[in-house]
Amino acid sequence: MLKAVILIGGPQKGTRFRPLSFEVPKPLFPVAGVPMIQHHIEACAQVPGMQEILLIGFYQPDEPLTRFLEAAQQEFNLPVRYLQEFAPLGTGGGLYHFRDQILAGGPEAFFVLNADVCSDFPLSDMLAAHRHQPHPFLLLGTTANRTQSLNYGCIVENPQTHEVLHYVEKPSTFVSDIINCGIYLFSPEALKPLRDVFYRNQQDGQLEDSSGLWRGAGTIRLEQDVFSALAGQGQIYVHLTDGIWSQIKSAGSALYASRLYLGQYQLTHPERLAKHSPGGPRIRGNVYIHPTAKVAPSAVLGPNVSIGEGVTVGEGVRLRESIVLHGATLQEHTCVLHSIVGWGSTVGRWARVEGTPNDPNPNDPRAHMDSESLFKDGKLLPAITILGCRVRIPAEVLILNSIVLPHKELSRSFTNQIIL
Ligand SMILES: Nc1nc2c(ncn2[C@@H]2O[C@H](COP(=O)(O)OP(=O)(O)O[C@H]3O[C@H](CO)[C@@H](O)[C@H](O)[C@@H]3O)[C@@H](O)[C@H]2O)c(=O)[nH]1
Repeated sequence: MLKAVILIGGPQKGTRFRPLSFEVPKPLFPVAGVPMIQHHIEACAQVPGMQEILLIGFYQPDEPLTRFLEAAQQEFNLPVRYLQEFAPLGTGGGLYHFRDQILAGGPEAFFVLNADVCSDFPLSDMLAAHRHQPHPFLLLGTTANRTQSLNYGCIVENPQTHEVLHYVEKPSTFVSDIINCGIYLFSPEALKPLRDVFYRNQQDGQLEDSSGLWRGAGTIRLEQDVFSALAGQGQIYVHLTDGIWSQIKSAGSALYASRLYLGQYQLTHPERLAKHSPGGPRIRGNVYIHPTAKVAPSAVLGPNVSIGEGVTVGEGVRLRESIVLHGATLQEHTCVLHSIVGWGSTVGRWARVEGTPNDPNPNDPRAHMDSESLFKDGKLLPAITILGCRVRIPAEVLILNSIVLPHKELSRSFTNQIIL
């Protein structure tokens, strides 16, 4: 019997996701038409023997989260429960705190998944590797280029046995081009080293971490306190993948992840991809349209477009590389490129909403999304355009490389600005 834990963090996390995380917790943000963590749940539910999925985080359980849990339980016919940490306990503290719930029923092993990653989740392959040679910790690893590897946990392996010999979280100089994907398979023994860290923290009292922040004794950093500490002791192994994988830290990376998942749908969910039908809109490449959306037949959509519930797309609209969220309206002949249109927003006719993609370098197979900072030298970097919720864009204007905060009613064009 198997279980899975998804680490969903909490409201203080996901700051790079603003203004979109104001409206919905980041793990529920729709990527390729479904909430970000539904992709995780679907992957877990497909592993034979999966008994229960636990979400661990420090969000107050609100209505969207409760509704999502109920819908997921029904759809996958599996218990999907939320366990709330009393304070942010780090990536390992929640696992230790809720150990009795995780181990209830005696699972053979449990998956641990970071919520903010996009992947094809090769969970069955990881399970097969674990069953072949069980170890307390199995990490999924992929490759990155030398510069970008510094943004991730870096793994030095024994190439013959795949034992993790050395682990450094976000090093300041190059350590290895194998990075931690934030997808793990732990055996029940993995909780023992977490207990040791917990007791050590209790003895030391309040702790200061490398960034000078105080953290409570219940806080456990899986990466530094466990992986770095136990590397080279025959307990941690890495399973390498060359499948799709990306972090989802910002709105720009959500758009990129949406493209990856829409591409995956060709194999996994062809029914979710819109098809060209007589009298329907023109579809180019991979496009998701929610069944309740109204799309005019002369609109041209795609590639990489995702249209949410109740959206209205008018005649002559051109949409590509964009996400349009629940209840938004794109009036006739608008053009929306490389953008996210927030919940209930309206774009006036003949308006153009456009952003600049910052996709990984297509000539470097090991490149990932850059963990973008919004500014450089005090200037807003060109990036995708984001309209927060209930924004109104008038007719015949241009909104380029800008971020518009919720509830703004604009009266003219804007370029390279954050509109507060
Ligand atoms: N429950 C809970 N979850 C948390 C907490 N803090 C973070 N998380 C969740 O844990 C995951 C990792 O979050 P971060 O702490 O922001 O780490 P990171 O910068 O994303 O780096 C991690 O992921 C990379 C892969 O995406 C790894 O390369 C890296 O080594 C590390 O594991 C996210 O899903 C986040 O929601 C917490 O206190 N409690």
